[in-house]
Amino acid sequence: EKEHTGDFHIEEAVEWPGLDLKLGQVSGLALDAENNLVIFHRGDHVWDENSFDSRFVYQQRGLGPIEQNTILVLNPSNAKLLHALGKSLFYLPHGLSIDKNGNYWVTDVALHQVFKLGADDKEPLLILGVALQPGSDRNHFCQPTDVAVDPTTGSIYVSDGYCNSRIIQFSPNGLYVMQWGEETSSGTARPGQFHIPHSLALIPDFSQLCVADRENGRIQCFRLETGEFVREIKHKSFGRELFAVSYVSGGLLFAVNGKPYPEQAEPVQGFVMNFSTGEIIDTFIPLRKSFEMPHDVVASEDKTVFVGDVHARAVWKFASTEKMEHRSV
Ligand SMILES: O=C(N[C@@H](O)C(=O)O)c1ccccc1
Repeated sequence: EKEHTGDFHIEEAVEWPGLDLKLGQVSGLALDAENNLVIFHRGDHVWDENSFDSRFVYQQRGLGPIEQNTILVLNPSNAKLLHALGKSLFYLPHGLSIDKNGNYWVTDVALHQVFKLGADDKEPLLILGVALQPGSDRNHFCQPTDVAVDPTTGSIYVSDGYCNSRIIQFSPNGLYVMQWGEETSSGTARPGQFHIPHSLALIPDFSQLCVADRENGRIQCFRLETGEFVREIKHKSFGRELFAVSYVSGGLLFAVNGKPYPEQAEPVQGFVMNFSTGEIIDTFIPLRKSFEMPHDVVASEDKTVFVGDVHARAVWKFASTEKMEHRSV
């Protein structure tokens, strides 16, 4: 009788054929209501040092929008393409989330906008921000990174962004409600200060919004209703940068960090944490190929995890070995 000590390990599902998909830079991942994997990628566009001027204005408008479908819906077991949408709309895709009604919510850092798309690939249902115009008032974003919708209230939360340091809440129909956050002052980063709020995880069970505070290498969590700081989750093993955070109901928090400077010790890896205690219960890296710039992570209730990498242009699948062990009786 093999004892199951209940220790939790995830490892790459090496039978997942999604590692050789011809993708552009993979910026966002989400799971839809059927647990299909949804990928937001940049097709033939890339974000590099020539993409923006010093005032964060996108420089490659002449390229036109990405002609490929930027939103791909895949079977989570065999990576077969089920649907594709989002062509001729975006310039530099970034964040992706799916609301409880199956709408896709995305951000575009070149357009400085947030889009709500119905699953039918018709006209966008809602657009926030002013195309190609960076800014920091109620109607402008600056390279917005992610969006999350509260399944209970329909409130919309936007992490804004590379060139702002705030979280903005909008009403379900897109009216500005409130914002919180400020730039990290020199020296130690205080609660509520950000240096690239890069990814959002909405935690309905605890009525909290957690933010990957990328360049501060930490996760900060806030009250959904008030934006009040609740706590920080930070570990030495995160290293310098924490890129993405994702929550799966049942209490597990997933994250991916950034590549360290050569001389630094902390490797680029995925983390599984107990949301309540903040403690790390497992870490993971691929068996095939290696993480280069893991940019988003998403997990389903059966502890299947997907990681998308914006430089490797790859999506890995991980599964909990608990499930993979064969029970001997
Ligand atoms: O962080 C960067 N990019 C990634 O996050 C991404 O979303 O591609 C970046 C920074 C400087 C220049 C060019 C790209």
